[in-house]
Amino acid sequence: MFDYNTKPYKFRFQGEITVPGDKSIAHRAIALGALAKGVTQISNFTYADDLAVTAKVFQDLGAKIHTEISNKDMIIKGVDHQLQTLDRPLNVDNVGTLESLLLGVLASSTNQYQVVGGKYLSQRSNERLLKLLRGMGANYRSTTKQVLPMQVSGSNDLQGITYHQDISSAQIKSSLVLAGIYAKTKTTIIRKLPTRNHTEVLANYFGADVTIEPDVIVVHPGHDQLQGQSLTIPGDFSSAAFYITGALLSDNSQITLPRVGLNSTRIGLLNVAKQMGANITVENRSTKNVEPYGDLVIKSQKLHGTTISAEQVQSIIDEIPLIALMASQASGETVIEGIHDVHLQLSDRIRNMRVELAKLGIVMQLNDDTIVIKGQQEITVKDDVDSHNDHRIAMMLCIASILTDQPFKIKNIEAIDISYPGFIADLNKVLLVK
Ligand SMILES: O=C(O)C1=C[C@@H](OP(=O)(O)O)[C@@H](O)[C@H](O)C1
Ligand SMILES: C=C(OP(=O)(O)O)C(=O)O
Repeated sequence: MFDYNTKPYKFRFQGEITVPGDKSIAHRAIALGALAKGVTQISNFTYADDLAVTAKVFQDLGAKIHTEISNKDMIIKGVDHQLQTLDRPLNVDNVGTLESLLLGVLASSTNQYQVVGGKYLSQRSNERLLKLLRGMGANYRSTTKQVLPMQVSGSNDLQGITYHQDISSAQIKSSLVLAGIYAKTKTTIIRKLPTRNHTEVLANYFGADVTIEPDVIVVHPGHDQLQGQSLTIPGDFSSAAFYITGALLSDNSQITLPRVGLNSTRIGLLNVAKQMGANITVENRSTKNVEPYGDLVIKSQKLHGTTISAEQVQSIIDEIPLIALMASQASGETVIEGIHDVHLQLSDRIRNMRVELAKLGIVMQLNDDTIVIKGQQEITVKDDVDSHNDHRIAMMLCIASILTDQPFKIKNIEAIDISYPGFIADLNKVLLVK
């Protein structure tokens, strides 16, 4: 709906930006806080669009939620697993993580719910996840494609399952963990490749008993009395990634990003940047309220192409558009392997970033399972670009605009608010015209 006109200058980065709190952790903190008994206090909470949707859904389920937007605080009075009934649908909009978490949460409630969603989620099949949750004893009624809208009625006699992951999805794993907490027997998830582990880590913090080993997760029964907690959410690495990429690629840049989450399952872009020859400094490492964080200092550097293995893909899952941009400016060729193993929404993202980058003269080869990107591609604006309502594509295009003095329009820029309201204002604080 809104267009953004980029500037006819190249920029470099200088200064310091504190990125918003992690969206992925915040979804889980709301869900666990809502299910728990007592009060949960979340600090450094960012009131991004996706998180507003999650807060509304858990309010509809009976949690009392108060947000102090200016202080970035959220206070939740949980329902102690007594979810409220509702005479209207629960609406997850297009928030994929929420949809998965919610289907797991509702598995253990005997109430009847209708879950509806937006255009993307009315197309994203939940076949794999629902097969597993049905195997635990919950009921889901939907079309044969297993998409939203959906009727859900859970069970108070859920049984654990053993799931050998056929797809590496943090969302599916998280949904099973949230169902498994309330099951009568243990739930075992045998890992394919590592995925973000925020749900299991935070579930333990709230009082669940989840064994987390490199290759297997076990959710033990009998620890379903979750208790409200206080936690501070670290900065979102996926938001920091825009500044990291921009500063690496624009000459004479230096930027500091304080208190960014450094959970090893999330920081694949740092490892890829290192493989490409970058040297990124991490200072003041700490772990407060479970998740590790630290200050990142990034200076512009010459990068070279690399091969990113299928094992790495989950740790860069939301950063693929930025890595494609980075690869296009490095020397030599970059190959990203294992992209077959991603959700529909993310395959749309890969297709869309390819279409939009081509309008800036950056091309790539998209094969069934790999992306191949040649380096040293000059940005040449051929057309205006579009976010496709994808926040990560919108922000990646803003970073691309800094590397060229040819202006263009980014259509549907408001998608940025999904994870990072205020991104453009923050970005402008650390840009200097070259
Ligand atoms: O669990 C999460 O918070 C997320 C998991 C990933 O999706 P998949 O589980 O589909 O890989 C990721 O792409 C998404 O942005 C957030
Ligand atoms: C795809 C994303 O999130 P979700 O799956 O929750 O919509 C994202 O944040 O990039």
